[in-house]
Amino acid sequence: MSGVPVTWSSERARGWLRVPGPRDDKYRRGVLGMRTGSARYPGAAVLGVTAAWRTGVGLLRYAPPREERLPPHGLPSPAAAVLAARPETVIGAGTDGCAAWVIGSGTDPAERGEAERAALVELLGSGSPIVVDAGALDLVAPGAERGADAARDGSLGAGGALRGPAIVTPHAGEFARMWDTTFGSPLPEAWPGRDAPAAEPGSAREAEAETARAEAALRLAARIGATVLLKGSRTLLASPGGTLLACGPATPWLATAGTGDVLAGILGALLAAHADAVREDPELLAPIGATAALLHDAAARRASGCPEDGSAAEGTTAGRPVTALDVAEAIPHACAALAGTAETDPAARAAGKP
Ligand SMILES: NC(=O)C1=CN([C@@H]2O[C@H](COP(=O)(O)OP(=O)(O)OC[C@H]3O[C@@H](n4cnc5c(N)ncnc54)[C@H](OP(=O)(O)O)[C@@H]3O)[C@@H](O)[C@H]2O)[C@@H](O)CC1
Ligand SMILES: Nc1ncnc2c1ncn2[C@@H]1O[C@H](COP(=O)(O)OP(=O)(O)O)[C@@H](O)[C@H]1O
Repeated sequence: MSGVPVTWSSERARGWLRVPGPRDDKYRRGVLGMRTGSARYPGAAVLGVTAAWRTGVGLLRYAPPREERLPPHGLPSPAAAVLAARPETVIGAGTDGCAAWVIGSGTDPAERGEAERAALVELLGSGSPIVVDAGALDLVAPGAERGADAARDGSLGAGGALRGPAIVTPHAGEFARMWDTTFGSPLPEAWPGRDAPAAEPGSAREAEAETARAEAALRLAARIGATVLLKGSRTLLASPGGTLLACGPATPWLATAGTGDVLAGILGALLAAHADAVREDPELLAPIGATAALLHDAAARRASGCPEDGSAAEGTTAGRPVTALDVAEAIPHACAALAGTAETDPAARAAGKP
């Protein structure tokens, strides 16, 4: 497997943004289902749903988690929080009628009950294109030993409960957990550890670390049968068929809580718009994932007032702090600029307005 990725660009991304035409309706534009958030993390559901709407879905169904636990501190349930933030959302979906799904953001497998696990396994086995994030990642990397046993009796392959086209979205820590449960061996030696001193940009050590990330992502993708979107300053896309794409470095202002939930929403919306094509050819999940990462960074740059041409690389001081919700709110204008359907307004951007 080659560890040299194709760098994703605005020109390549543009074709994946679906601009509606006069014959479209809300169903044709793509119906997305989201089963995200929990009593502990209702905010993650709001962030993902907001991002998906802002990316341009036709209809969004939110399936509330099946939880025994009541939200602590008098907090609203995830469904109540979603509805308060985005009243256009249809609450209480079954698994029918959605072109694609997002699961796992804002959930913790340690707190997941049997009913919720069964609902997630049903979605993973439904054959629908699916984004698997955060607390659902264990269901597609269920453990090498368990996977092997279950593969023998035909109940579970190396990709766990997975039956349809899937893209998993781990950060480095989640990737390390998936690697461990899938292969039961340590990550490659050149893998960039959190405690190691940062490699100089452009140095041989940085190149070696990037190659290690890419090769590991390709190996995991091939093993679990799902495209891997490995998050970080540079986000990598690795498909089971060997496609390898890279985005970034993204603006470092993106390194803030909840931006991963926003990315999952963007990705879900793009997936719903291209669900039929992805069912035909799951390798398309790599360019769709790369487009989501590029749009995510473009929205963050717009929200933080830093240049959108990629010149605010790691280590520079361009831009200003953003929150995950700021990033979600900036998506429509980043989308229009990327699709070429709107003139960018540098003066407004410099003032931090979308
Ligand atoms: N508003 C909300 O509702 C929000 C809800 N959220 C939800 O919270 C849930 C938990 O997600 P999470 O990512 O915070 O925790 P978790 O999965 O335990 O991993 C953390 C451990 O992994 C490691 N680690 C290594 N590299 C790393 C890296 N690059 N980035 C991060 N971690 C890295 C590191 O371990 P260390 O290396 O320090 O030993 C670290 O301690 C999830 O469902 C998410 O959706 C959030 O989105 C926030 C907003
Ligand atoms: N140093 C960085 N520079 C640019 N982007 C980053 C950096 N670190 C993380 N990111 C991006 O921020 C997002 C964080 O996602 P994640 O770790 O899942 O956060 P959360 O779980 O809080 O939503 C990802 O899209 C990741 O690519």
